[in-house]
Amino acid sequence: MSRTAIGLLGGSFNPPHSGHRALVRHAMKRLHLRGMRVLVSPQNPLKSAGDYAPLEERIAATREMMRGLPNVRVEPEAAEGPTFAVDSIAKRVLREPHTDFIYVMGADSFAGLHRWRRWQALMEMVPIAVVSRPGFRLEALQSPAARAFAKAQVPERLALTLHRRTAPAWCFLTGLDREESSTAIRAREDPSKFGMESAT
Ligand SMILES: Nc1ncnc2c1ncn2[C@@H]1O[C@H](COP(=O)(O)OP(=O)(O)OP(=O)(O)O)[C@@H](O)[C@H]1O
Ligand SMILES: O=C(O)c1ccc[n+]([C@@H]2O[C@H](COP(=O)([O-])O)[C@@H](O)[C@H]2O)c1
Repeated sequence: MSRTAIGLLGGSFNPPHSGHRALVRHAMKRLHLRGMRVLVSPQNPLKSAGDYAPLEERIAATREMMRGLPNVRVEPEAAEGPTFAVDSIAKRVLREPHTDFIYVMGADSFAGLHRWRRWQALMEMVPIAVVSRPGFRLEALQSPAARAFAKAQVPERLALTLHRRTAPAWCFLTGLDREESSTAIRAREDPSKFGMESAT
């Protein structure tokens, strides 16, 4: 079977972890993607700027984390932040009108999608693959975005048809069960920032 679309995965990658690598591999396999662009955001508009490592450092670390994965490209989502997905995805879709794209995100991101700028327009722009993450299945499947676009949900058994659907179309992909998170890594690296200092 021929390969389908190019996946777009946005993120802070602050820092990247093996859960991100597993997410890319899972989405590529389940959607039969011919490539993945990993878009490193200078700044998530909903997160505090204070906690961020420099963009170039995060890009280099994300490239290292994705090393050896064929057809995976890591690039800045934009030169500077904050990045709004509706803009950064539109830019890529307009630049390559003949490419099928699928926007990929973890279940936690989909659960909060209704807080993103013009999120309905984003859902109407490209098909979206939502990938399972421990603790976020119900939150994602009962989220405002899931409810608003209930009719656009594609059953998981038809995931391979997602790329040729007209948006809005989204599909929940099960089977990834990775606990890693950047927050947990930052907390281990610098517990003082997270109120976890020992009293002694
Ligand atoms: N363990 C994981 N399982 C599934 N999806 C994940 C996982 N970790 C990150 N993602 C997804 O990857 C994308 C980028 O995630 P991000 O860089 O914010 O990592 P994070 O671990 O969620 O970071 P933080 O803890 O700082 O919020 C998001 O769509 C997120 O949902
Ligand atoms: O468009 C928005 O309003 C918006 C709000 C929060 C996050 N995002 C996107 O989500 C990605 C960063 O999310 P995160 O969870 O990895 O920090 C990045 O690619 C942003 O474009 C986008």
